[in-house]
Amino acid sequence: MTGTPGAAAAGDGEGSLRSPPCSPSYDLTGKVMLLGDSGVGKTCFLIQFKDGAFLSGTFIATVGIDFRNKVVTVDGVRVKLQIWDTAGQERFRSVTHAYYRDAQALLLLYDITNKSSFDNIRAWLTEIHEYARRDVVIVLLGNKADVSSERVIRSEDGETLAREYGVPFMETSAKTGMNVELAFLAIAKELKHRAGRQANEPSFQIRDYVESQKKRPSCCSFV
Ligand SMILES: Nc1nc2c(ncn2[C@@H]2O[C@H](COP(=O)(O)OP(=O)(O)OP(=O)(O)O)[C@@H](O)[C@H]2O)c(=O)[nH]1
Repeated sequence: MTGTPGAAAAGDGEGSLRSPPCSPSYDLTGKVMLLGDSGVGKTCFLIQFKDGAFLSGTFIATVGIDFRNKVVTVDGVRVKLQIWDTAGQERFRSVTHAYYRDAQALLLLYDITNKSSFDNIRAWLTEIHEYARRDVVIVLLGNKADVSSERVIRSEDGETLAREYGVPFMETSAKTGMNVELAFLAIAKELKHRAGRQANEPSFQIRDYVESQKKRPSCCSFV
């Protein structure tokens, strides 16, 4: 990962943290991939972040891979996130493997109402360790936290798994927007921090940041 906030650099290197020469609309760029089983809500999560909308109704599975850009400002630095929405279905796995290497950050989702999507997180992490960069930022997300009546995975189980792998964790809802922006802001802050710390700037710990900022679902403690 290279580049300094605000520094002009030749070209808009894919996934690099650099500014293009003639387009000062952002200071850094970073690639973020959404991963997780089919149906956990990756596409809805991205649409909620990008457009502030929730697509309810018929579920249309992603085919292959799709992407959207969004610029977020963290501590005065504009970070352009290029967000790749991958297909969760097994048959598209070989397509998505090809993109892992370029990603600086991964949002790994399970569905709190679907046990197998949670059980499969370990397999996803194995795959990530095989195909992604060693220093990739990973955030674990338990999505659909709005559906408390169908919850089968306790918040504590997500916390425990995240702690085991040393990654930040939060529950989210692509429907209500709970913690959606925070997930991307945490990544943008981490990428900005990695690109170069300013003098007198305190160090940044993504796990501490997420813990201090995340909202918790109002009723999630049982199961
Ligand atoms: N209640 C609720 N439903 C959600 C939420 N997120 C997604 N859904 C629903 O879950 C279904 C699947 O959502 P998608 O975003 O298409 O799932 P995906 O992970 O992108 O699936 P693939 O493209 O097959 O990998 C849709 O019917 C959504 O409306 C959420 O946070 N809360």
